[in-house]
Amino acid sequence: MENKESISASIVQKAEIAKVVLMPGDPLRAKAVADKYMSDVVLFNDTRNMLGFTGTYKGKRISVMGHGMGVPSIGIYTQELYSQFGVEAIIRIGSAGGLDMSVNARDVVIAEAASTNSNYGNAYGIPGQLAACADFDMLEKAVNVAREKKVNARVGKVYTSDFFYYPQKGLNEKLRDFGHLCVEMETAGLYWTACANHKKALSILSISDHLFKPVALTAEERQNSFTDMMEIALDTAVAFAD
Ligand SMILES: O=P(O)(O)O[C@H]1O[C@H](CO)[C@@H](O)[C@H]1O
Ligand SMILES: O=c1cc[nH]c(=O)[nH]1
Repeated sequence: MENKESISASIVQKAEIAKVVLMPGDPLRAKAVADKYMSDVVLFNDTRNMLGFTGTYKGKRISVMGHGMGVPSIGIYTQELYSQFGVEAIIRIGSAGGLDMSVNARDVVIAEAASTNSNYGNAYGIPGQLAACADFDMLEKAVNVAREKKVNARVGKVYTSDFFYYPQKGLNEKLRDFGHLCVEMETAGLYWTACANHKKALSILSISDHLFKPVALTAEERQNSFTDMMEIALDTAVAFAD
């Protein structure tokens, strides 16, 4: 793969990046995780305000960094982390809109696979579709952590959309009918990039709204109240950290 680091590096490393990185879309949520859960925190990136921090959690060095919105954005950051900064495992900690009627706001969804309308994975040249799947070891660990914490996390497939505002009617009904638990905008890109780099990835999502139910969380609640998701992700990360 072409290395464009010298002309367009999106991550300028100012401190150590850990082997395991947690990634929310919003860089301020990355700061909130570092502030709330980590000690000995150092800022390793602020290029484009895409804040990245490394700190200590339960005795292990773990990083947390924003990835922006959409597959192209998470594709840039995760490709650089895996291929240029020695990162072995990435856990997306994101928000998602509920589709399945059994899913409610603030529920946790662990994404075992992602369907998508993104064309990004076709660039890898696999005839047909490259499957966008979670790393099984990380998935199993996260499920066990959720059970230990008595969090009723749902495990299933999600839909990664290139659109937040999809311009045609009927897509959400069809996605729900085909068993997708929720919709978000990056998981397929993360899983493809991990696959292409022979690395690990998992996406853990917190339901911020529902496409078929009248619920919505404020931006402040989104940033501060996804405690279950963050703690499942952190305790999963510990198992894969040095
Ligand atoms: O909360 P984050 O992690 O950004 O995730 C969701 O929120 C954004 C849309 O509002 C998209 O990035 C979507 O995937
Ligand atoms: O991508 C997203 C995130 C939250 N809610 C949605 O409907 N879509």
